[in-house]
Amino acid sequence: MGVSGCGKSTIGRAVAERLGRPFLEGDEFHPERNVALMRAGTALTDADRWPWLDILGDALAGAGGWAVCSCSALRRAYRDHLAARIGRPLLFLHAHADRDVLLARMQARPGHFMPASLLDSQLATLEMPGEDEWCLTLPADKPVEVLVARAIDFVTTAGARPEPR
Ligand SMILES: Nc1ncnc2c1ncn2[C@@H]1O[C@H](COP(=O)(O)OP(=O)(O)O)[C@@H](O)[C@H]1O
Ligand SMILES: O=C(O)[C@H](O)[C@@H](O)[C@H](O)[C@H](O)COP(=O)(O)O
Repeated sequence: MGVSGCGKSTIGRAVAERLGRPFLEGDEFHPERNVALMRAGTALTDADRWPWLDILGDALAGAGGWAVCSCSALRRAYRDHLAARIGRPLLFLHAHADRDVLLARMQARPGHFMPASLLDSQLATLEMPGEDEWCLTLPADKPVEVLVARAIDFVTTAGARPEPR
C-alpha cells in the first residue's frame, strides 16, 4: 500500500516472485472510468474507489491461498473494506517516502496514466496505518533490494495476527 510512486508495484512484484505467490497489480482492476479520471488529473472519490476495491477483493479471494497485491489502500476504511470483502486478515506493507522523492519518481515514469499533479491529493487522502493494523512501514527511499528483503522477512515471520494493543 501507499501513494502513487511509492514503489508498491516494484516491491510487491518482487516479493511475490521470490515467495512463489501470485501477484495482483491493483491498477489493473480499476474500472476504465477511474483510469480516465486519473489520466485527466481528477482525484478519485470514495464512490469511485468502492467498486474497484470490491473487484480487487474478489480477485484476491479467488487467487487460491494467499497472494501479493499492490493497492494504494490509502484510507483505513478502504483497508477494512478490502479485508471484509476477502474475508481474511490482510498483512500490509506500507511504502512511504517524502514528497520530493515521490514526485521525482512520478515525473520520471513516462507513459503512466497517473499524473504527478495528483500526488498532493494522494498524500492528503493517505491515512497512516494505525498500531492495531497488521502492517510494516518501509522507508521507500531505500534501495529496492533492501525493502524487498525486509518485506520478505516480515511476511515469512509474521505468523498469526497479533491481538490489537
Ligand atoms: N526503492 C526504490 N528506489 C528507487 N526507485 C524506485 C524504488 N521503488 C520504486 N522505484 C521506481 O519508482 C517508480 C514508481 O514505482 P512503482 O513501483 O511503479 O510505484 P507505485 O506502484 O507505488 O506507483 C518506478 O519507476 C520504480 O522503478
Ligand atoms: O486510490 C487511488 O487513488 C489510486 O489507486 C491511486 O492511488 C493509484 O496510485 C493509481 O492507480 C495510480 O497507479 P500507481 O499507484 O501505480 O501510481
